[in-house]
Amino acid sequence: MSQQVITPELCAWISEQSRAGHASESILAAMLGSGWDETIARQALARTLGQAPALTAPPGATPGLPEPDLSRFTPTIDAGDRQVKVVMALRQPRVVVFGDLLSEAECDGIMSIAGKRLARSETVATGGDGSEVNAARTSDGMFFERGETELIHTIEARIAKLLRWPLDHGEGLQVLRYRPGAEYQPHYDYFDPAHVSTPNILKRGGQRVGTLVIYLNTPLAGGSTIFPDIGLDVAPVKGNAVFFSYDRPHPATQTLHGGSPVIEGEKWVATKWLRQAVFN
Ligand SMILES: O=C(O)CCC(=O)C(=O)O
Ligand SMILES: [Fe+2]
Repeated sequence: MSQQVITPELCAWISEQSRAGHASESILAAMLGSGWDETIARQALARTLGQAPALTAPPGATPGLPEPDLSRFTPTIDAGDRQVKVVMALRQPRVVVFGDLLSEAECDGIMSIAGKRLARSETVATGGDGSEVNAARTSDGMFFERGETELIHTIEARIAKLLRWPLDHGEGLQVLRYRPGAEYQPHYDYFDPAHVSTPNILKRGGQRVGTLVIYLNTPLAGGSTIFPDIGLDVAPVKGNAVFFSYDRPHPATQTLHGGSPVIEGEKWVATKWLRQAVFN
């Protein structure tokens, strides 16, 4: 089959459809119906409309978003085996800072196992499938399998209860270690709908809809988690965590965030990403 290319004519047609009031999902459906490759079609849509088609639900998707129960704004939330403190909550975008999610011993336990397996962090490759080392992320990282050890399972079950999101919708915990000068430049955690590798990634559990970054230690200076769109800095404090959710893979969610450079000491975090459906 001949290579499909995004022509100015195609972009003009997409703009016209959009102006006529068709939602990007139905423009996408029309393109697929006339033989466009889905990856190319999504790229053309993202490029033309500057926005992603709304989140589509994969088979078995859980409706809604992960969300702690803040209905009574109690000072702590019962996360099953632990009372987790609520430090602050922002509604739009949804950002919640938790205190004491993990005990000091749990943080130390994760760091000691992860420390033996750290390697320079990779992100999704910009050129194609796979991952690559990225200058925007100068930390070292590793992934745990879900339920890999009893400690990991205990923490995952606690997170599932706290955020009211099925345990099997979570990716394996990722641990990152930042040394002085290391940072993670601002980014979105959802998979870019315009990226070639995204359709493949989404086959396993759909999009990411929430992130929980857990601080495993307290750096001496620097290393806050920053949200540039809303001017928020979250202090990394051992055992605390920051949670945020996003209902669309789109910058309008205002969930741009990053790890600011560590100035003194090290910074260790464990990140749990939550998907729409079962992640296996
Ligand atoms: O280190 C941080 O504060 C942020 C980490 C992060 O953005 C991620 O793991 O996706
Ligand atoms: Fe992130």
